[in-house]
Parts: sequence; structure tokens; C-alpha cells
Amino acid sequence: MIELSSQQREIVEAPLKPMVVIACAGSGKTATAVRRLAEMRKRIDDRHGHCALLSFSNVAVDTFNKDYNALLQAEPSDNRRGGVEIATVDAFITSNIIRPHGHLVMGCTRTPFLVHGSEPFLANFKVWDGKRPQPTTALQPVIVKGVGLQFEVGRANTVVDPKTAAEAIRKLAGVGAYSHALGSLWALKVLKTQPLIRRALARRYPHILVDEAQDIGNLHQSILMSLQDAGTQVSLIGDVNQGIYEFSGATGAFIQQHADRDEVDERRLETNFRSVPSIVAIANELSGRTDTAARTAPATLSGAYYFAYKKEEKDNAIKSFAALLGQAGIGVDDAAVLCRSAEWAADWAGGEKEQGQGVLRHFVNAAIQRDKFSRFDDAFEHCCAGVVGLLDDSHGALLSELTRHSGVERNFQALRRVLWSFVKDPARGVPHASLVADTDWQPALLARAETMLAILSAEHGFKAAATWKAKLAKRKIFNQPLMRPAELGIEVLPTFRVSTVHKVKGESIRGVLYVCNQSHLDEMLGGTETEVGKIGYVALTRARDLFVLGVPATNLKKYAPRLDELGFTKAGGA
Ligand SMILES: Nc1ncnc2c1ncn2[C@@H]1O[C@H](COP(=O)(O)OP(=O)(O)OP(=O)(O)O)[C@@H](O)[C@H]1O
Repeated sequence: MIELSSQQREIVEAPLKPMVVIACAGSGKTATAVRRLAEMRKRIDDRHGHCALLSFSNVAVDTFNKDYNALLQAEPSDNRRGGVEIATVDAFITSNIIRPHGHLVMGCTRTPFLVHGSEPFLANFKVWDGKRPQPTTALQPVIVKGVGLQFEVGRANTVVDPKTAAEAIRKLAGVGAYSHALGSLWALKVLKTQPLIRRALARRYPHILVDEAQDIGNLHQSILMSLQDAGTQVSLIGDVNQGIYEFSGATGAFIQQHADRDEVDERRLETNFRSVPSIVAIANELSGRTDTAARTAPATLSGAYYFAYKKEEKDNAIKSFAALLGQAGIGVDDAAVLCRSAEWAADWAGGEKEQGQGVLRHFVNAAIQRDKFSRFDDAFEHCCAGVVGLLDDSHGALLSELTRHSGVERNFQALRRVLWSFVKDPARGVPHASLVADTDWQPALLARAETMLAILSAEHGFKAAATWKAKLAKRKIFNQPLMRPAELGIEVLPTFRVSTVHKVKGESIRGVLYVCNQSHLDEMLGGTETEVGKIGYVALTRARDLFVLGVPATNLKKYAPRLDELGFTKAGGA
């Protein structure tokens, strides 16, 4: 078990009052937050009150749960799991506010349910954006300074007429449905209009500690402040330099605003336990911080490197990265190739042509997640979205129930088992992604979907949509496999995990290659003022031992002096 540093220990043992911890990357926020949670639970006067530790991803919540359970086991004298709740911010809001109380403000007569967007019944829920109808579920509530709440839709963020938006949202709410974005709005409305519920929640949760607080957006902030006004003590722990969800309204400003309140105790974590000193030094240069590195450099190759790459010669870049990892003694499984966008990540992951459209696309994604990345959870979610898309539009809340991460009701467990076996087994369920899509994969899927729909009908009473076959028709399906097969006789390249930076947030990875274009580089080297600058900072600070920057060959000359000055070393090149 980790021995806490003095800064960490002081946070854990601080008096029971609201606190803000402004932390650097790799500073052990996980260990600190979990121990603080245990300490808060020990000290809390009200034995009925719960301490909540909230974060933004299921991965973070799983890590917190694991660490908290390990901590309880190490301290058997205080073996009380009760009184503590560890959840994502969304799960907390859903289970405490929207599901039990949402009907009071949504005008529905059933327990509200989350819709993902692919449910067939949503075809009847559209909103006019001034030019065309858009799915109501695509409405994004945005709080604009000086204007207040408005609703935007589509890639161009078209502002929808407020009355039109309100009517569409009310219609959707009337059947009990809400989208991810609209859920927070309904939760806030419950708190604003139902003072008794608000006070009861504040009594139940006298302390809420939010991790990754830089990702708190406007609506989540309003919800937390509403609970605070009713008596909850809100503590935050975060790193503004890692605020990479600015596009969704999370600017990180809330951390400092909260820290500036008189009753809030402001603390800092300024030691990076993750990265070797040369990486911490560059992170300091980019962020304007002066954090200390706890580690010393290992005897093998380590630190920050750069090399030139050509987009059309990705294999060479991968080989150069593999060679550096070899010198650093890092295995392929401990390394990752990181990209700024999902498109780039897909391109670097193998560059297969995207296939399938609509419902069919969900099954394509399920096959790729399972067969290429071995990510069975993601494959399952895609499979559920695909199957629900094949049913008739009376199965509104089904997808939401199937993909809930906790508290799945018993009658859904049998159904989940049917779907799990469909997604797990390439011989009888979703066909293998290495099959040629138009001649083998799609026909096999069609036949097996028919069998599966017959089981769902016989055992669970579900009705397939009259048009289900048309939904699996060969739209955007080509005469090639979904996934590029390893070609015979050709050198097999190491298959690295390829990911967006957003997806590896919170992780420690021994070796990282961050592939940039010119504007990614400009913003990264410009510091952590911009969102893309912060994304570069997050990529850099994931690396434990080795960080490699992929610089476009045509830009190498321009950037080399600045990279050398920052402390990067030029590697062999691709
Ligand atoms: N006191 C400590 N002594 C030694 N190692 C520590 C200590 N505290 C944390 N660590 C280690 O530091 C690493 C980084 O910790 P953690 O992942 O919690 O960082 P973080 O603050 O969440 O970082 P980020 O925000 O960059 O994701 C982990 O490997 C953790 O075990």
C-alpha cells in the first residue's frame, strides 16, 4: 500500500469542511480521494448521512471502488462499506434525482428512462431547427453568458427557437424519455422546484467529493451548488490543465470559483509520482507549473523524444516507436498510440474503410470492438443498440435498461444473457469481423438475427419491427472484411492500442506515441491555454517512462528547435 506524502496526508486528515484540491498530473488524486473519503466517513456525525465520491467515467469509478475496498480490508477495525457511495456524476444524478423524482417535473406517469438515440420510437420525436427536423435527443442545453439557457442542435450548433425546443422536450418527457444532455436539466428542475426533496438529498449526502472537477459543466455545477445551498458540503479535486471537455461547457473555472469561497479550504498536490523527471520538466514548461518529480530516471532509455512521420507511411512510424520501446524495455501491451480525434485514431488503428449505416453500423461496430480490440463491454453496448433498433417502436425504455451499469432488474438479466451470447459467439451470433462484408458477413448476420429475434419473441414477448430486414440491408457494405486481416508473407507489425487522448484520461501508460498535425503541435507547444493545448498536455502526462511525439515530416525543421529547447530528444526518424 502507498505511503502518503505529507501534502496528501494533510488533505486526508484536514478538518471536515468543504475543500478544493488543485492538483498536478500524476499526483495521486486517486489514492488521496479514496483515503479522504474513508476519513470523512469515519468522522461524519450523522450516522444516516452518506459521503459520495463522484467522478466522470466508469473506469475511474471502478478504480475508486477497488482502492476503497482494498483500504477497508487493510483496516479491518473499521470495516464499514456502508455510508459511502462511489459513482459517476451522471449515475448519482440518475439514481438519486431523475429516476425517483423526475416524473414530478417531466409530466410523465412512469419512471423516467434514458434514451441513446437509436431507439426506433424516437422517429416520432423531432424538433424543427429553422431549416429541417432534427432528433429531439440531439438538443444540447447550453448556458450562454448574458443570454441564459438556450438549445443548440447539429454540427453547426444551430440555436433552436426557445418555444419550439421547449415543446419538443416536453413531448419527449411526456413519455418518460430523456437524453443524456437533457437529464441534468430535469434534475436541476427537480431541485429548484421541490425544496423538500432538495433538503432530503442534502441530509442524505452531507459530503460530496468530486474528482476530475475540471470536467464539471454548467448544469452539473448548478446541481452541486443547489445541493450546497441546502446544506451539502461540496469538495472538489482536479487539474485545470487537464480540462479537455471545454467544448461541452466545462471550462475548469468552477474549481477556482469554489476555492475562492470563504468557507472552502484550498489545498495543493504538487508532486508527480507517475512520470520520469524529464517528462515532468516538459509538462511544467507547458503548463507554467513548478511540480516536482518523485521518480528518478531508470537505467534504460526514458524521457521525451520526437521523430518525423509521413501520413502515407504510418507503418514506418509504428516501427520507429516499437524500436524506441524496445530500447526502453517496454512491452507492446504497456504502450499506446494516442490521437487528437476519433477519425485519426481509426486511421492509425488500421485504416479500414468504415462500413455499414444506421442499425447495421451498430453490428459492424460490435464485431470490430470484439474481434479487433477485444473490448467486449463496448461490443455488447453496440449489439444492444443494434438489436433494439430491430424491434418495433413499443420498446422505448429497453436500451436504457439493458445498458445500465448498475441495478439491472432481474427480468432484464435473462435478456442480457441472450444478447451476451449473441455478441460473444462469432460462430452463432455477430459474425467475425474478418469475413468479407457483402458476400459473407452481412448474409450471416441477417440469418442469425432472424433466429435471435425469434428467441426474443418466444421467450421475452418482443416484437420485431416490420422493416427489420431492411434495416440490415447492404447499405455502405463493401466487398472487403470489416477488419484488415494480417496479410500472409508481409511483416507483421506490433498491434498497439490506438486511442483518442480523451479515452485514456486518468490512465498511466509506460510508453506513449502522440501523433500530431501542425495545428495540434502549435497548440500543444503554446501551452495549456487552449483545449487542444490541454489535450497535448494530457497525452504527455499519461507517459510513465517514454513519450514520443510524432511530427509531420514536412514540419520537422520548423518545430525541431522549439522541441530541443523544451527538452525533447530527436529519435532516429521514420
Ligand atoms: N504517495 C505516493 N507514493 C508513491 N506513488 C504514489 C503516491 N501517490 C500516488 N502514487 C502513484 O502515482 C501514480 C499516479 O497516480 P494517479 O493515477 O492517482 O494520479 P492522478 O493524480 O489521478 O493523475 P492524472 O490526473 O494525471 O490522471 C499511480 O501509479 C499511483 O500509484
